[in-house]
Amino acid sequence: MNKIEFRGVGKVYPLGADTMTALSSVDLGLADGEFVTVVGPSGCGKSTLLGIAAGLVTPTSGSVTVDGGPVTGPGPDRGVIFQQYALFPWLTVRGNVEFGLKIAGIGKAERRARAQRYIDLVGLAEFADALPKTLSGGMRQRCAIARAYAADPRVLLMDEPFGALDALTRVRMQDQLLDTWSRERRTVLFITHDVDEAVYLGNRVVVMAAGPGRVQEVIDVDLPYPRTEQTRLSPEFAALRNRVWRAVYHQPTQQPPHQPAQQQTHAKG
Ligand SMILES: Nc1ncnc2c1ncn2[C@@H]1O[C@H](COP(=O)(O)OP(=O)(O)OP(=O)(O)O)[C@@H](O)[C@H]1O
Repeated sequence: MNKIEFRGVGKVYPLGADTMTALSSVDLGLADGEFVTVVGPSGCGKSTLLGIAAGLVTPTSGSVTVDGGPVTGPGPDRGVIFQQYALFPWLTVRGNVEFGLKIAGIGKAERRARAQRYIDLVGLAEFADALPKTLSGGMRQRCAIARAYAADPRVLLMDEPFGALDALTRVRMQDQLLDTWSRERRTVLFITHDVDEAVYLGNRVVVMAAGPGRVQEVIDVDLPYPRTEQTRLSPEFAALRNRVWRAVYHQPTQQPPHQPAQQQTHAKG
């Protein structure tokens, strides 16, 4: 049985007097421990898909199950990480990481130990008593990730988590995420705009198309883990990146931003 299963999932939003089909009949299964990335043009329904798995958005058709049980709302089995860090500004790093555990009724000693483990894991030990406003964007996002991990969900749903970071921090965060994933093997659904990021992280890349939002193609990424800088520089990586790029931008309703118009003229001639 798949860990997460989308079956015929559709979402229609009301739009004034009209409607907008954000997702149409998505079928997708994630096996336990998989790292699946999702790319696609803006507005193809990526966030809607993740929101449905998180239980934050109700589908208008079809269903999503986790471990065979229908998703009817948010739950502790699924950790959600968004691009905005959403930390409590008045709590320290430790306070933020412990917060959910406290709400869940976990005793102080265990709470402290669990929080410390994940603060260490994301490399924030020296900053455990710091307030978010004193941290860089990358550190705040690592704090948000530690908080999600500490709650110990078997599923991580990540929506552009590194989208606001500078390039170098982003690469570091990707490596750290893969390192943790390879040790703990949670099931990850990871949304990104970045084709390189999608290929580097995922064992499969789901390419979505817009109008209406749907799964266009699912591409296996048969690059071995652990992935390193060598992976990024390898011809196999380049080939996969090109394949995903073509799948994203050669969609019928999309054109790559740089595609010269005369290419079509040449084709005709
Ligand atoms: N609450 C809403 N009400 C109406 N329309 C919505 C709502 N949320 C999303 N949409 C529309 O549904 C479509 C899919 O949105 P969604 O945010 O899921 O796409 P996306 O692929 O994540 O986009 P992006 O990459 O730009 O974040 C878009 O056209 C969007 O305008």
